[in-house]
Amino acid sequence: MGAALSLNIAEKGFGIAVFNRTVATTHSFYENAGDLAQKITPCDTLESLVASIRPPRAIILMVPAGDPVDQQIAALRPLLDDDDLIIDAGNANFHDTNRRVAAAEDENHPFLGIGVSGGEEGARHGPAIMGGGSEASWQRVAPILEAIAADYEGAPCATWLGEAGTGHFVKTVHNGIEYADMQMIAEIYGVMRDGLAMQPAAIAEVFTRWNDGPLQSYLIEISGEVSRAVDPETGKPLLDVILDKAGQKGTGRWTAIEAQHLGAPIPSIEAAVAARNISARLAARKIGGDIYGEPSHDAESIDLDLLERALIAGKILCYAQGFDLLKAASDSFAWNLSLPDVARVWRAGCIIRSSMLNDMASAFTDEPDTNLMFASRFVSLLMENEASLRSLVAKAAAAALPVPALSSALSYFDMMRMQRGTANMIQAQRDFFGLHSFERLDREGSFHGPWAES
Ligand SMILES: NC(=O)C1=CN([C@@H]2O[C@H](COP(=O)(O)OP(=O)(O)OC[C@H]3O[C@@H](n4cnc5c(N)ncnc54)[C@H](OP(=O)(O)O)[C@@H]3O)[C@@H](O)[C@H]2O)C=CC1
Ligand SMILES: O=C(CO)[C@H](O)[C@H](O)COP(=O)(O)O
Repeated sequence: MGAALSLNIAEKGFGIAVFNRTVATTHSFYENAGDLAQKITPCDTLESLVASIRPPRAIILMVPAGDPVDQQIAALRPLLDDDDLIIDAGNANFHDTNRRVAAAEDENHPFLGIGVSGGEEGARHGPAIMGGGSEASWQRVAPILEAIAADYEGAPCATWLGEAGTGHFVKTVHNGIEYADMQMIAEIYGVMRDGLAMQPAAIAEVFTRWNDGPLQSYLIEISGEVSRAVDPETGKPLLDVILDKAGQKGTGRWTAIEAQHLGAPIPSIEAAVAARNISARLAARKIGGDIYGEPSHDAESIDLDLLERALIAGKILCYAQGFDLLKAASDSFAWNLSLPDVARVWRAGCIIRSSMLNDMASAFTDEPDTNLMFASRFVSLLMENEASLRSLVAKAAAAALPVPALSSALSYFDMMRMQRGTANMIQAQRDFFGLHSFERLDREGSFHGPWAES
């Protein structure tokens, strides 16, 4: 990511000095930079890196989150002038960024935490950049960040979103949504593969066709490409030789943890994290398969139109949850986060970019802070497609095809429009065993059931 971002910066005409702790990596990077090498100064030490940059400096860290960031800050700070700016552009936990910004500001040093999305290709040719820290520090580097960012119809996808860890929080939630979006696509793939006995090449055609419709997105596009790919070693479809065990570096889990702290319901994102965790339980899944056997997955009554519609509804509900979490965080931390700005910055460059995000930006502009499932632009889309989601979840359950993210999206939808829910039972139980009290429908106050008197 650091190499790709550096080439992007050089290509936009800015001079850049680069350092990597493995010196050979710096050298081979420079040797392979082609014409862009003219703009690049390779440095073997942090001291020479600092000496190569004209003050006031701006230095971007692109290393794994956690200790490596603190180690790099500790190594760099003594070499820098007071107003030199350090920018952490990795996927930091926003609590760490809050701490680092506070520590830097205590010593009158500027520090920014920015979320960068788009993978290596995005970093090289135009990522989405979610800025956090002081706005004055952002303005110092905004011309560079805007120049290297993706462009959506002339607007750069690089925006300052708020103080301290706001940018990294937004990037974390971006990744949480990414997990759920990917999981829903994987569930639909599973229905096509196991329920409809479709081969990867046929599945590829479906994703590619859907990419011309309401589901148009980078993730649907690459799902078509990976479904079409062939393993050069065996000649088999590549998907058929990949182990079904998902990796994860932590941002999905952080999203779920922060949502729990904030009391924000994001069941589809949580289901996606849980699904990755279950995927990693290979030995346990083997035991489960041995004991309970492989069920029949007959799902012939599911057609491709139903799948597309179900995915449209699931996607809207997953984004509704992610944006609702952002609003909860903004309210709780007094960030004054602009949801239209977040939707706009995600329209291009990032992994979750999609045509729907432009509509989401408009929806939040028209109806600020609403839940997306209540935004008039999305109400009609949900009404058109909700029945398909319901039908798919029911048919998938009957065919023993797990669709945890899609089914939790459906439950979210049903619960969010249920005017008489079932938590009265929870309240009665809580009062019964712990005298926690309950409120009544017919009058104000705090009450106990008759068991309290015995
Ligand atoms: N890959 C992706 O698609 C994306 C990644 N990110 C984030 O960007 C950051 C970098 O990711 P990525 O480029 O994929 O990771 P890589 O593992 O490819 O690169 C990590 C870099 O950090 C250096 N590094 C590792 N540990 C230390 C340390 N303790 N001190 C100093 N340098 C260290 C490595 O140096 P060396 O070469 O010597 O090992 C290497 O240059 C992460 O925070 C990641 O979450 C963000 C968006 C997308
Ligand atoms: O930030 C990213 C994309 O937006 C990185 O690719 C990140 O590594 C994805 O998360 P994970 O590795 O947990 O799947």
